[in-house]
Amino acid sequence: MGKEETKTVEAPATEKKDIVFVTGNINKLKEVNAILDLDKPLKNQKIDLPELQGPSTQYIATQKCLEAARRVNGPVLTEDTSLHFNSLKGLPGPYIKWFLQELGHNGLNDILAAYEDKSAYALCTFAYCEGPGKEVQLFEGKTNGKIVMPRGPTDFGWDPIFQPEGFEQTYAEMPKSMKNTISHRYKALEKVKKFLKTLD
Ligand SMILES: O=c1[nH]c(=O)c2ncn([C@@H]3O[C@H](COP(=O)(O)OP(=O)(O)OP(=O)(O)O)[C@@H](O)[C@H]3O)c2[nH]1
Ligand SMILES: [Mg+2]
Repeated sequence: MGKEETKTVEAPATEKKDIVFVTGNINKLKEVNAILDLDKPLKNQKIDLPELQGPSTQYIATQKCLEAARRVNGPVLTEDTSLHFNSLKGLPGPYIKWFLQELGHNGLNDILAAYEDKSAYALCTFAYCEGPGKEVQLFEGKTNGKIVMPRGPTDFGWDPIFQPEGFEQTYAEMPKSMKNTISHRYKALEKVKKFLKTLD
């Protein structure tokens, strides 16, 4: 066998790596794929990334994305969702996961019992990073609403207690197809979609 026949073919240096969506949350992944509806769905890796505390949702999202790019060693998308109560000056915000885990839907309502204003907003922050150490770009989407007693299926986070403005149903009560055209995630993904087109 001649030497030439055993030669491995190197991928061209310019070949683009697929973007990996890094999330440990299956419900996010389902919604992202339903909303993006790409010919080639995003690749996914389930890594529970550390989330730093920080002065802003942007800071937290940026740090998480940098860590994802480092671990994947390639282009990544990450997503952070926060739920902000206006009476509490925006808290729990990015810490909603832990508040929900410890207090549940009723406990989150109890926190607001002392306040007349039950308004809140859901904020979704997608972050893109091309690779380790590269700049992170953020894409935000916000949906206003109010916190109500739980109504509807309980399969996704705080969906049963968030009633978006202009609707009589909570996120959990409305069909997924409806949530996916008004949600914080939908609005952020509209921006991500435009950005992904610029990479083609
Ligand atoms: O009712 C909901 N409707 C939504 O649309 C939604 N999106 C996220 N969440 C929950 O809010 C916290 C965010 O924390 P989070 O952004 O760190 O997510 P996560 O840790 O689950 O996944 P990830 O960080 O690996 O992507 C977690 O408790 C999520 O379950 C939602 N709940
Ligand atoms: Mg998380």
